Amino acid sequence: MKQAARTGIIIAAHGRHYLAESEGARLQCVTRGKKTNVAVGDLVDLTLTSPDQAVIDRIQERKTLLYRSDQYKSKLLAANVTQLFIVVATEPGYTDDLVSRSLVAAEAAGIAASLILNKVDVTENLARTRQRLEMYTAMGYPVHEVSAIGQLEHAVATLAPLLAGQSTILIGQSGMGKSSLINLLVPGADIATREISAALDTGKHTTTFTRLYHLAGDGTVIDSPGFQEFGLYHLSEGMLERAFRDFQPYLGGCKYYNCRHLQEPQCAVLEALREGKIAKMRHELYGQLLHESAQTLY
Ligand SMILES: Nc1nc2c(ncn2[C@@H]2O[C@H](COP(=O)(O)OP(=O)(O)OP(=O)(O)O)[C@@H](O)[C@H]2O)c(=O)[nH]1
Ligand SMILES: [Zn+2]
Repeated sequence: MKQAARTGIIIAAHGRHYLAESEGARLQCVTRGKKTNVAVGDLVDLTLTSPDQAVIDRIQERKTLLYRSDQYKSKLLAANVTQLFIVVATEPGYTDDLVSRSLVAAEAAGIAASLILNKVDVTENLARTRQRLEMYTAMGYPVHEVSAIGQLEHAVATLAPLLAGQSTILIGQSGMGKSSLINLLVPGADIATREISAALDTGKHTTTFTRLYHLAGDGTVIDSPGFQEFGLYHLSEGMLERAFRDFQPYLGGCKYYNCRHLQEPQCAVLEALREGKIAKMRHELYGQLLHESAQTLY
């Protein structure tokens, strides 16, 4: 039998099992060897092994790659996305640590980032949450307010234009309403998810894998499982300081060209911190990330 070569896009990943879309068909895919370096959103060269199965021969060059990492391993979140939406909510509470880590990852990967404040119909914490989010608005990150349950049309009218023509990944802590938003934006997403889940043989764990949906117009949306931690072990010191958007106006203003902005004299970043132009939480996170990257594995 002559094997057919073709290209596809990875629409779901679960462990070493991948699902690709190619020429209108869904194909269960495996990698050659033990490779697990394929991400949702990857464009891949495939060899068909049966009408609905294929082997991934090659990953095409990526425009972007968003990932987390610790000293042991990397976790690829998505390839070729143009923007990141971080979903937060009035309740349950979100942590600035995870939001900021996500923003740093996006900056380092050259991906635009915005925040989506969901559940604005829950008015109890609304004022306080808005106040907390001002930190990000001040850095230039857009914050869009929606309610996936209370104001469906408004939510779609707000988000659909932002998604058009883009490849967007939604991330957020569990319970922020990410799935509710996806279901609003992608009619039939829950059915598609069940089909993908069946194809990947993940049983009932429908929310434990990353998947890509096509939007009605031009554009794709990637939904990823909620997460508790976001390691950025892969970022070097130089990458880290540049990935803090609020540091950028001050970089180059320090006395020492190799300033690490931790305790050096005449450090422009520390000066901005003292003046309240950089939030204490952000500088602490920067120090923590430097510390984490310095952990070497023996
Ligand atoms: N009041 C209110 N509740 C919402 C809204 N959006 C989602 N919820 C509720 O919040 C809970 C969590 O929503 P999900 O969409 O499952 O959240 P998720 O972020 O996908 O959570 P995981 O699946 O755990 O990752 C559900 O009970 C939703 O009904 C909203 O705009 N307002
Ligand atoms: Zn400095």
